[in-house]
Amino acid sequence: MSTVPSGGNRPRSAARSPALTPPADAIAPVRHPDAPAPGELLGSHYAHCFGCGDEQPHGLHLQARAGEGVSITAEFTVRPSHQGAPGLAHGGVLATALDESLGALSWLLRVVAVTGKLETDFVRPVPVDSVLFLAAEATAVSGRKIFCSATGRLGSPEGPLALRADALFVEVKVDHFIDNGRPEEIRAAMADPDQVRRARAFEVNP
Ligand SMILES: CCCCCCCCCC(=O)SCCNC(=O)CCNC(=O)[C@H](O)C(C)(C)COP(=O)(O)OP(=O)(O)OC[C@H]1O[C@@H](n2cnc3c(N)ncnc32)[C@H](O)[C@@H]1OP(=O)(O)O
Repeated sequence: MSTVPSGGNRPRSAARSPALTPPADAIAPVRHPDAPAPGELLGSHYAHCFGCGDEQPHGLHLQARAGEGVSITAEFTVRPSHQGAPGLAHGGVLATALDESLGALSWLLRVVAVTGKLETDFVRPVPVDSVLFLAAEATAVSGRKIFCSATGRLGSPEGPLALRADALFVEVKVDHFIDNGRPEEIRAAMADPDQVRRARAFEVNP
């Protein structure tokens, strides 16, 4: 059963881009045997990540928990520093929260993947100080492509639907970051044995 609650007045599949619809030969996502147990906090994949990093003073500090199957939940409190219009969250910040939640599915699949496409519906305004309850789920896998969806609800996991997203993540090798990142941050990350171990462990996905 899907753990990402549906919402809104129209079927999501009717509106999303064709690239976000899995091909007919896509397979169901498989939860890795070593995935964290349902309810377990997933931690941050990188301490300086804007979405989840503990050491990122400007970040969202999103904390995700493993759900059943290949799903996660996360909570995000909207702060005054996240405003776009007076008293309301900025859409780009909300898209970041969705992106990070979807990215956290990597912990359950144990693959390294980056966002290729992210499509977001902003269904209702999100006031400052509200707590967004995010839920994300991988829905299909086709080769390196991971299809996934997320929702954000206001105030509780059953609260009014505020956000909805469909995304395509693409599996990459750790070299993606080494080849494309800035040398300073790459050097610092490579000097952290935990970071290297985590990334390499994800790369080998039996
Ligand atoms: C350690 C864990 C780290 C987790 C980080 C999580 C942080 C939160 C998530 C993020 O924000 S990640 C940062 C934002 N994303 C990026 O910076 C990615 C930038 N884009 C790229 O690096 C490349 O475009 C990408 C790796 C996504 C794909 O390039 P590749 O050369 O590896 O693959 P290719 O272009 O052949 O695409 C593979 C498949 O995906 C499809 N694809 C890729 N991008 C697409 C797109 N945008 N729309 C539709 N389809 C897309 C592509 O058509 C193809 O489909 P087929 O296999 O069916 O031919």
